[in-house]
Amino acid sequence: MNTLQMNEWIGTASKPIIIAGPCSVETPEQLDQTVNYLVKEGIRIIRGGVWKPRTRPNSFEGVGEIALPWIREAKSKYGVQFAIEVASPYHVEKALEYGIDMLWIGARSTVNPFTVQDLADALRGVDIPVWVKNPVNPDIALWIGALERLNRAGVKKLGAIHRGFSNFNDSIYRNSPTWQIPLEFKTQFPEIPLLNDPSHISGKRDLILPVSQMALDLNFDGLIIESHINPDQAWSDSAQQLIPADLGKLIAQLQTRIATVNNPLLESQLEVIREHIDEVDRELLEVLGRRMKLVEKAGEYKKLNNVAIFQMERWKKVFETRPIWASSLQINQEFVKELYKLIHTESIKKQEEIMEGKLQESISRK
Ligand SMILES: O=C(O)C(=O)C[C@]1(C(=O)O)C=C[C@@H](O)C=C1
Repeated sequence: MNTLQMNEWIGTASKPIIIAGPCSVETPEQLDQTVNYLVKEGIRIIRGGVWKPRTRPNSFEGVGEIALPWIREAKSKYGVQFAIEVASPYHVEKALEYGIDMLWIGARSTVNPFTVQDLADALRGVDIPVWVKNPVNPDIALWIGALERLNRAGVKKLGAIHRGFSNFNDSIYRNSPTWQIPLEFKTQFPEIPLLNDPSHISGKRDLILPVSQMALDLNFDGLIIESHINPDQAWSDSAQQLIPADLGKLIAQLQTRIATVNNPLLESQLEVIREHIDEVDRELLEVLGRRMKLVEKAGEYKKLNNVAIFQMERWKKVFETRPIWASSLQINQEFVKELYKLIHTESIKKQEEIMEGKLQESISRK
């Protein structure tokens, strides 16, 4: 993608970039006070929802464009930049009319290529930074596709926001972070600034610090955090907003890490550890290969005796015992469960190939 470097449009290369502000702009007083206190905490880019895409129809859907003059007022009074969400060409038109500095495209818009294309068309020829939140579902291609549509329309000041992925309330998070997706994004597009949105991932105040720290440990470029002068009275997302003073405390607690090792001594120490990791990975794969050979043997036995591939009782036993074995080795049980789900899927695939005779054919051809 043909994009500009972060320092060329954010005005700073120092990380982490922090964008903070209320979930929704509610009243001129709420906005003024929130911005006033956020500025005291060193925040220079404010976020605030004007139009809110809500899941259920009876929720508060944002005050709408009447908030735009209040924002313009706060911008000139406090000298801050302001970011809002846009979900239609009309929102874009209004945001530009009122001198909004940055836009973001929400998760529920990113998911729809028609909406993203409408927004990209509305932004053609306009020089404004645009942040794209990940889609609600864990589909990295949709996320990339949205950025590409904007980039093709000429938007060069582009960034991405990781706000987590919808789940069926079976997680401690409001939206599951599924960190491998933003990491894959960063690997593919290292030049595009990537922010983390710990507020929407957490859904509650006490998780915001650990999620933010995790993002910084994974080398995210910054954070976008919800902050409200009186969260308990907030018109939306009350449980996940912090008062500006608490946001300041949270920022002070965050540990920033250096992206790469540039001290030769540390570099060589890390290199020794990495060589050991290489060795261990080789052993790990050899053991995995041995397991696969045994699974193939079991598959041949099943084929010969016309036995079903999926053996529920055995699988249950494997799935229950391995995490217990793992915990005595100080390995996380949830990780081992996920690992065994993958291993079992691969076993089934291998045995299916054997049943269909593919493996035999390819072996006899050799
Ligand atoms: O025990 C078997 O029947 C196997 O083929 C091995 C294995 C496994 O990978 O552990 C694979 C498939 C079955 O559903 C259960 C277990």
